[in-house]
Amino acid sequence: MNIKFSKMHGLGNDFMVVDAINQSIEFSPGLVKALANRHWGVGFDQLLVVEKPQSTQADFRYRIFNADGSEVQQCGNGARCFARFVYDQGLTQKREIPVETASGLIVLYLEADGQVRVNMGVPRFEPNALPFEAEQQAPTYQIDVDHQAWLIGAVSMGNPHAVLMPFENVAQAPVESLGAALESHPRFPERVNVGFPQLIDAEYIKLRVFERGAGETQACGTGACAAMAVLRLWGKVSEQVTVSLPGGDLQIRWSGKLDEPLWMTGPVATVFSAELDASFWDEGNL
Ligand SMILES: N[C@H](CCC[C@H](N)C(=O)O)C(=O)O
Repeated sequence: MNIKFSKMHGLGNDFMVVDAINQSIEFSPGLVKALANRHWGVGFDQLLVVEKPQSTQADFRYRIFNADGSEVQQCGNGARCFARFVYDQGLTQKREIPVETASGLIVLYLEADGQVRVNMGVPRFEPNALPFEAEQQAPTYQIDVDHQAWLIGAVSMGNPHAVLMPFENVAQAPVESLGAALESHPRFPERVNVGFPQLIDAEYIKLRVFERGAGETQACGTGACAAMAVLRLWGKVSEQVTVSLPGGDLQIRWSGKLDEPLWMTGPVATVFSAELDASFWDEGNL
């Protein structure tokens, strides 16, 4: 089985992107993990798959698999790469592209300057929007890790995010240890992405993200959206925020109204396109 793909990234959050409309490929969790491996495979944070839509409102179905093989509901940096990919591959001539995801419809806009703007939908704070045992109303919760109490904001961007109270210096935050502990904390039965913000001012934050199923990444699009939304509800940021991640900056805009969508704008890059013979990875080798 051969797989044609493009290797892409959004601020260093990297992806293998596959047209599964013109190729028929079954991605088992084992195959995804093998392909994601940075020593024995292609290497990526997430696999993005382009499929035909199931509904009439969308032009494509957008599926996302983490490096650990888990399929998830949303990926913001991936959404920007998805738009670039379907346009560059000639799968669409449109520059406004509605796509369906496991968490609903989002609309991707290819901008004249090469950036991609995404209507990420409405951030959702109500406890039933999150796979999270919440003891009181959103959006601030205390979670204990190794007898230390941490305050988080919990929000769904289609995928679940826990955003910690801002750190004085995020470069010294315990991203690896606390990120891993919260990612698989029993309060999150479907695990969670963990954001570590630092407030510079009301229009500018720094952010590191320990991603569910991938660990700390160079950037996390939904993580940037989640951090801005929680900090906005906490009254710490304005309507338009630059989120500076290790891989670069994203522009996030949200009114703070719980019935209005949040917008993310940022760059995309295609590194190379290739074709691989995946027969090596038949189930026997996985
Ligand atoms: N790790 C995430 C999916 C990828 C999100 C991230 N790469 C982004 O840009 O939003 C999850 O398990 O929900």
